[in-house]
Amino acid sequence: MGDAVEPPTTIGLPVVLIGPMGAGKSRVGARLAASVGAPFIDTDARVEGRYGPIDQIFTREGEEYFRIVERELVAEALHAEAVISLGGGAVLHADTRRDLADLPVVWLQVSADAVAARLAGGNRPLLAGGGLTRWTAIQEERAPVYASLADLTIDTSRRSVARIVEQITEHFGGTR
Ligand SMILES: Nc1ncnc2c1ncn2[C@@H]1O[C@H](COP(=O)(O)OP(=O)(O)OP(=O)(O)O)[C@@H](O)[C@H]1O
Ligand SMILES: O=C(O)C1=C[C@@H](O)[C@@H](O)[C@H](O)C1
Ligand SMILES: [Mg+2]
Repeated sequence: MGDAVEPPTTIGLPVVLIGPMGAGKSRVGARLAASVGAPFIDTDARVEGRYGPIDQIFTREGEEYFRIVERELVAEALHAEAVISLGGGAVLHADTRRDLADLPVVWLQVSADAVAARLAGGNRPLLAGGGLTRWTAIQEERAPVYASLADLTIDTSRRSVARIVEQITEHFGGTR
């Protein structure tokens, strides 16, 4: 017998990743996309590509304006056959919640303890001056919304990115 060869895995697309800041949406999304050979869209990156750095949008135009431009990019992204990582607050928009009701959605969770190290050095305007206390308040406020949209929930606190990717692929995918 030769070495066992893993069959390539595939998943139905799109798959959408949601969850709070630092949960791993960007990192897991990129790895998942590479693993199944799908395009990867990070809506924060799309916003920055079109409108510039997110922290500057918050400073200059405010959060309300950011949510409007974010929605525009999210609406575009959700039409793609891709792995799509949404900004942490994208689910605050009612139209986005409506769109997500019909799509496969993964909620990446993370505990406050685990996220502390992950948030270090980041550029997250909503946490400016508030840090982990603010993160916890935002996460608690949004948890019911994330829960209402999720088809699969994964606590990333003590899981490797590779294992999270495997779990998503097992849940939504198959072999070809
Ligand atoms: N499962 C994991 N285990 C350990 N570290 C992780 C894990 N997932 C992500 N990280 C790290 O945590 C940090 C935040 O991850 P990432 O940027 O993917 O989060 P995010 O959900 O996209 O956050 P945001 O909403 O702010 O964009 C990064 O440094 C990333 O490498
Ligand atoms: O949780 C949020 O509201 C945010 C998360 C990030 O992904 C960015 O979209 C932005 O910093 C706002
Ligand atoms: Mg991200």
